Amino acid sequence: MRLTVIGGGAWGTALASVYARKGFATTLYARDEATAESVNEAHENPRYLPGIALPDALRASTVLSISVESADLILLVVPAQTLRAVACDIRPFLEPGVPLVLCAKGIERETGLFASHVVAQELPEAPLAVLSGPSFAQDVAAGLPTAVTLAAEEGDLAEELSRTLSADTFRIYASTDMLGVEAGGALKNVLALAAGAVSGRGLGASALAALVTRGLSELRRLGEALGARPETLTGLSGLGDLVLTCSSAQSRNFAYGQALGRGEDVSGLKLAEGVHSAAIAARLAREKDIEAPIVQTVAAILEGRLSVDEAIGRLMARPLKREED
Ligand SMILES: NC(=O)C1=CN([C@@H]2O[C@H](COP(=O)(O)OP(=O)(O)OC[C@H]3O[C@@H](n4cnc5c(N)ncnc54)[C@H](O)[C@@H]3O)[C@@H](O)[C@H]2O)C=CC1
Ligand SMILES: O=C(CO)COP(=O)(O)O
Repeated sequence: MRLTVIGGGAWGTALASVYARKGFATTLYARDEATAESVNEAHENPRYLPGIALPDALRASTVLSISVESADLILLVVPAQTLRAVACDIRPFLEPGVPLVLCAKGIERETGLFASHVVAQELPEAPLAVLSGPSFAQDVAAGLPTAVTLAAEEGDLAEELSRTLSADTFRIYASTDMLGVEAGGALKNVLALAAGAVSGRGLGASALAALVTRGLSELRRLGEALGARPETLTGLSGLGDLVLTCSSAQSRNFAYGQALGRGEDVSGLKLAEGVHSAAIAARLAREKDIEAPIVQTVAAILEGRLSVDEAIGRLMARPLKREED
């Protein structure tokens, strides 16, 4: 198996190291020379995965054409807002029938589309799958046990890729609910910003538990309205990832929310996909007439329309209602 990972950041490097360890001929395509050189010579990626020793067998390249042409299977691991551009970049080099596994968690701002729809527009012939679930890059790269979901429209492809991409400490469950898997991954990032803000503002563990639980209600309502299956939203890529990212400052979204809650400067923080997805998630909820007060509140805070304290006041003052609504 010749596998190429496009994207030399934290998640791309972690996944590439799993497959180099599994014995696949793995190429990590990184845009910058410094990352590629460091992976090839020092077997580390100090900018994105500090302190993790990468397998000697992992090779990095800055040549997109060769990285794509030589692959039997490609993982696209770049931020959601750059996915369309990357899909266009690889188009001239992609061999027919080579599956693409999409690993970004977000919604394209301009279109409101999830990753699989964005890439299908640019590469309509390519077999597509999405991979998502509770999995911090540091944990996966360190070989800690992790379980995630891989979805493809065709059940056979989902099962075949899940078998191929599972490893000793990286267990993959197959699904055919692509949209459900993508919706969970994108929405949990927005909710993790809110959870981080609750933590950063010092509101206590009870408030955090309430936020996560009501956040799950929103994730289910909005996810189902978008076409996701309910069981997917309470699976690894929905509830599972919500629990992970709402409970640890290892999550960049949670850490970003904490900074907001503490009133700290957020410029210069690491990639927090929820920041880019919040406004479009809020718009999708309004368009579908779905009540999503936490998502709407996060969007308002990020746009500077609401302070964290005002947001808490408003959420607590909402009319009382039945829990199942
Ligand atoms: N870090 C994690 O623990 C996990 C991240 N993800 C998702 O994976 C996606 C990527 O996240 P990370 O790798 O953590 O982000 P990162 O910020 O660590 O790295 C992003 C990488 O993408 C590269 N990149 C950006 N634009 C590019 C382009 N046009 N062409 C080629 N490369 C480009 C950057 O150079 C960088 O190496 C996000 O959507 C994230 O939500 C999913 C699961 C776990
Ligand atoms: O998606 C993730 C874990 O499943 C990573 O979360 P962050 O992007 O918030 O770090």
